[in-house]
Amino acid sequence: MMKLSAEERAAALKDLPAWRYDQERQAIVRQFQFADFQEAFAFMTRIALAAEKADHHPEWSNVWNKVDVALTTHSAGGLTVKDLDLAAIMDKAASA
Ligand SMILES: C[C@H](O)[C@H](O)[C@H]1CNC2=NC(N)=NC(=O)C2=N1
Repeated sequence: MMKLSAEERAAALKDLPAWRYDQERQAIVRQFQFADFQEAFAFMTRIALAAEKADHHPEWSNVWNKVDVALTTHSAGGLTVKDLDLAAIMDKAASA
């Protein structure tokens, strides 16, 4: 899996406006907020299944109705198209 160039990353983030690039973590990050814990955990459950299927897993944490996510490709040491794909899946699942 090829790490994205800075140009590719900037172009991709235009389609993922809720995400920002964290230089230090070499990851895209976003916070999701839900009505309550049940909604937040239901989201995490759906994404866990999709992540396992794609063999690409988020770094994330949950506090009540909030889920903080960082997406990076450990094997590539930075951002790849797999992170962009998972970000789009997460955006869609959160707004469904
Ligand atoms: C063995 C397995 O395919 C790898 O460890 C996968 C699993 N999930 C992964 N997830 C992420 N985010 N980055 C990886 O490099 C990665 N590698």
